[in-house]
Amino acid sequence: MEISSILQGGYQHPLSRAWQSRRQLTKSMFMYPIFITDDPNASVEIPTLPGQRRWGVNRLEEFLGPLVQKGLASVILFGVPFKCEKDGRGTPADDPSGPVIQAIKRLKTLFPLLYIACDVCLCEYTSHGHCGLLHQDGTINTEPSVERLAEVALNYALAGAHCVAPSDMMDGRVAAIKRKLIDAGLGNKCTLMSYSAKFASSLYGPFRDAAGSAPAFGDRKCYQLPPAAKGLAKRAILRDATEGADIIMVKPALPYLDVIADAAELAPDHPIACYQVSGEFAMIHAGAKAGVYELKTMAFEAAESMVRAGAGIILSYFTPEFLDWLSA
Ligand SMILES: NCC(=O)CCC(=O)O
Ligand SMILES: [Zn+2]
Ligand SMILES: [Zn+2]
Repeated sequence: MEISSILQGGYQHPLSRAWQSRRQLTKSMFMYPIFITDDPNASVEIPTLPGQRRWGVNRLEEFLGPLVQKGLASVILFGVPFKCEKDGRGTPADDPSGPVIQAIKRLKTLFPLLYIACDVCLCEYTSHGHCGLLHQDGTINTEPSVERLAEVALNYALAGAHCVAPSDMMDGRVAAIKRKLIDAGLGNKCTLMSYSAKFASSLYGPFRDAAGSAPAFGDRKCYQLPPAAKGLAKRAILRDATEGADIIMVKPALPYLDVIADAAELAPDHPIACYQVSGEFAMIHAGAKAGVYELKTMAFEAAESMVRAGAGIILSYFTPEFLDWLSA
């Protein structure tokens, strides 16, 4: 047979290998999820999430200062309250003296250039641990849930968050949040990143440990997507884009690369984000520990696959490592 091309000519040299990627990983693609607790002096290890801690606001400078020095561009905040009184509507979520609002304000002063996103959900703050308000029978009561989520998002934006990211998966919350931001004059000051395709995954376990957000009864299968639901995911992506989402997110990432690719195709003019969730992170660590692969090589392979699928933003607990790896 006549040889018409030698593909291997394109990957003999490291540089010719680098040129094969359509987009290269950069530091600014990484958004670091951080856990803020209500003891202002806390720095407490999270056993299920290697290297991650719950931090108090007074410790944010020592925690993030060195990372900002290395090029950390953005963080997403999760509040982990222990001292507060949780109730049916998640009142502590936007308590002005609570950890998230305090952290936004502190970070804005400490690191004026750092992009601050806030996860918007109620599960860390409700007595029942669900992401919305419930009917008597324990099912989600959508309308007041959406209203409450929009109120929380607005209060984060008023405190100075650059981005609010609803992860609750209630129908209609993107439109409601966008409306609230616009009515308050913050439409051009705060980005709305929607967890558009958030699947009911087995990979959130370590996060629920870290954030104390496991539901007291039942599960979240009625408002998160079934893992095999490609059609629902596409509809949710289109719906959120239409409702005014500025960034579309897919979560988890690695088992849902096809959905990332769908999002890039359905919303070609939106930045696409993906969340490499706690279980993915823990799995990569566990595999490396068991000698299945080398940690750094696998972390690169996973992140590059996400970018290849179409993501431009990766929420990852590996962010601090990538700031080093991408400097070398
Ligand atoms: N809204 C955040 C989650 O539900 C979980 C993320 C993770 O497992 O890292
Ligand atoms: Zn939630
Ligand atoms: Zn969540």
